[in-house]
Amino acid sequence: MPRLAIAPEFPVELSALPQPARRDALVSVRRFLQNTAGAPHPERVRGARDDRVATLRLAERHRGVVVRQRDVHWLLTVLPDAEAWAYARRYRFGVNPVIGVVEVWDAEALERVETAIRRSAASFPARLFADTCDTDLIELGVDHRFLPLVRLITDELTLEALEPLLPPTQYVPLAALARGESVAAAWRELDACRAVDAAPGPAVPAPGPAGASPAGAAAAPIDPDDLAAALVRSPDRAVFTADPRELNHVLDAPGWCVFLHPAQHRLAYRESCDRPVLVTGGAGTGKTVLALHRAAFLAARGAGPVLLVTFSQGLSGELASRLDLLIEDAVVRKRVEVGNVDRLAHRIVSDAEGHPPVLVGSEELGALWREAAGGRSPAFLLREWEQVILAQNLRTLDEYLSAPRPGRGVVLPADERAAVWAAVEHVTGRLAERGKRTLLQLAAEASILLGQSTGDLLEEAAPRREPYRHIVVDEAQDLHPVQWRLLRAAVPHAPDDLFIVGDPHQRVLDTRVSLASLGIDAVQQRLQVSHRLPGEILSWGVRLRGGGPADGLVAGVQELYGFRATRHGPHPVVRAYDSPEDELNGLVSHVWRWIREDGVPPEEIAVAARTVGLVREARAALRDSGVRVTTLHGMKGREFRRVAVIGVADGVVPAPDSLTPAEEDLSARAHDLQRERGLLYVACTRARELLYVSHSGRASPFLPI
Ligand SMILES: Nc1ncnc2c1ncn2[C@@H]1O[C@H](COP(=O)(O)OP(=O)(O)OP(=O)(O)O)[C@@H](O)[C@H]1O
Repeated sequence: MPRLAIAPEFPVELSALPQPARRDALVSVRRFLQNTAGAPHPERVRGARDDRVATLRLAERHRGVVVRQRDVHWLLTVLPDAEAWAYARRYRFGVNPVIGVVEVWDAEALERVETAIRRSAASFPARLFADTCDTDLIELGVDHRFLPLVRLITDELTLEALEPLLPPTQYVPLAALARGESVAAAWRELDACRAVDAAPGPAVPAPGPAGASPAGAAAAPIDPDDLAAALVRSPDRAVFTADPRELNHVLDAPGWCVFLHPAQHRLAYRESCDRPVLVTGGAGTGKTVLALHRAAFLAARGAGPVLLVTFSQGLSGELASRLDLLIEDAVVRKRVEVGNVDRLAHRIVSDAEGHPPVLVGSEELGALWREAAGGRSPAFLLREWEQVILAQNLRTLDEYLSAPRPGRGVVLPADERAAVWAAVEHVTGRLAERGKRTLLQLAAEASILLGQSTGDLLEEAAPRREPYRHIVVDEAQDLHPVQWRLLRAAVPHAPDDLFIVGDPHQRVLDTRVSLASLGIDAVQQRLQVSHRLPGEILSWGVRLRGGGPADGLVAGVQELYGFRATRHGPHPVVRAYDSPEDELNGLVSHVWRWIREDGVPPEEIAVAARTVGLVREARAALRDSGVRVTTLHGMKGREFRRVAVIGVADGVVPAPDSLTPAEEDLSARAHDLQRERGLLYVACTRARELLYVSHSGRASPFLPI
């Protein structure tokens, strides 16, 4: 029986085939897998650069391309005959000698550019890698057949031009050296391309149905001729399928369910982590996909219930549907509850009190703060309550008098603090009389109900009434300290208790908190490559986000340095209009052009604006179009092919009434500005393909020039 591994391109090419070729090809692949009558035979390709390459006749005038070694067949693609033969001749395949993953070389194109590189080397004496000896290059895994060409490269631009022709594991260390980094730093970049840890360790099951395990693969010495072992170490390039059911899953499920990028795989399928894990990464670096896989892995292990939490009810609905796609086994799926923290708090309090708690509305709460303000700003009092008093769980005036007030710019002397405390007591007292609570109060009560107050956080608590064995958190940057306390209380201190993903640069709420300060001593990891954004949107977005690094989640600040894309696309379009009417007309004509002329499905288009008024107008103007029109907040965690962000004008973004007046608290105002900038950045980084930004009048000060 052949062992069949499928490359990520194969399902995509198969689904693009016209019928009946698609159906026939599927039947042929099944027959091949099961070695039954009528199964296609591998046919050698004359002129192939790699003699392990063959084609399989899968349908009338269509062939699959495979790389064979003994019983292993790696099915790369399916194409019309002539294209399949051309493909088979074009590439050669290898194994990285240092980290043991498969490498695909565009050998034909490399042969073609070699002449140009030689010619340029003859006229320019400089050599990009003159300072690096052969031994170092070989230790960085540079292929010995490629080495002579590397020696001829004169500058960074030539290396960049070679990137699409090289396996990433060859390009990445060379690019690091070219940037002036040390050999050790270049080696670390190569090491980051491993899908499993280098240290010998327990078996790490692979995602997808086959569960082909790279157990010990990383620890074993690398055999550069062992293609099968290399495929097992390359979960982004190949997934083994053992039977037709598994084959169907690989062919039908979306790519992210089956093929994980090395960094995602390493983190999602690590057997066990003694400490909580925090993974940060820029927009589109695959954090949500990672969170889904980790939740699925923990559920499959079956040590106890898993909670997968995210920011909002809407996002948790989407996560739940994606988890349904990822976990096929209904019993395993049932072990994961998907929700948000507010719902968890609501349920815990509801269960304890025997009836659902009553929440206070924002208008009623606003009126209470105005009543209590006594000449102070109600917004200031609310922020002091949420960001200082509730955040630190201060329960008495004495505790408040001696508490630090991080992030608050105005010094409050003792008599002022006493006055603030009196106002807080007034509001909380009135709420208690009316039997009403805010969501944060609910979360605070739920964590107390779970039997753990904040003071215990650093202590090793015996498992008691905590409802979950594992908690996986997505969009972690916007959780409030009170919500973190609830999550901490909902899972016992044990290996694999908390797995957290987030991006401090995408924070849209005022919840600047480091996990360490909450007693969550997390191991930090980073994802660097955006799988959503083309380079043009990414670099524009990074300039927009600008304004310095972001703090929160991790102690200190996080830079966007190292955040990169793997593909190119059009530059973001920024349009200035003379009037709001013109701007709306411009939006309407763009969106209809995308739908009618470019054939983009409306559900793959989103329009976003800062104010509810603008959203309403855009919705009316685009009614019957089927595109999503929402606020900047509503874009969080989502993704579309094309995104239009409108009303990005001075006086609208940042929204003036969401900024603390400078005379009230300068530091709070600076944070408000960063939050508003983050909000625009989030909306602009939802576009996979094209970003359109417009304004009428003067542009928002956040827009890069
Ligand atoms: N292993 C994978 N295979 C295929 N596609 C992937 C993979 N990982 C991520 N993607 C795709 O990349 C895009 C971004 O992934 P994801 O939404 O997980 O990123 P994110 O870091 O959570 O983004 P953000 O923080 O901006 O919300 C999505 O289209 C996702 O399907």
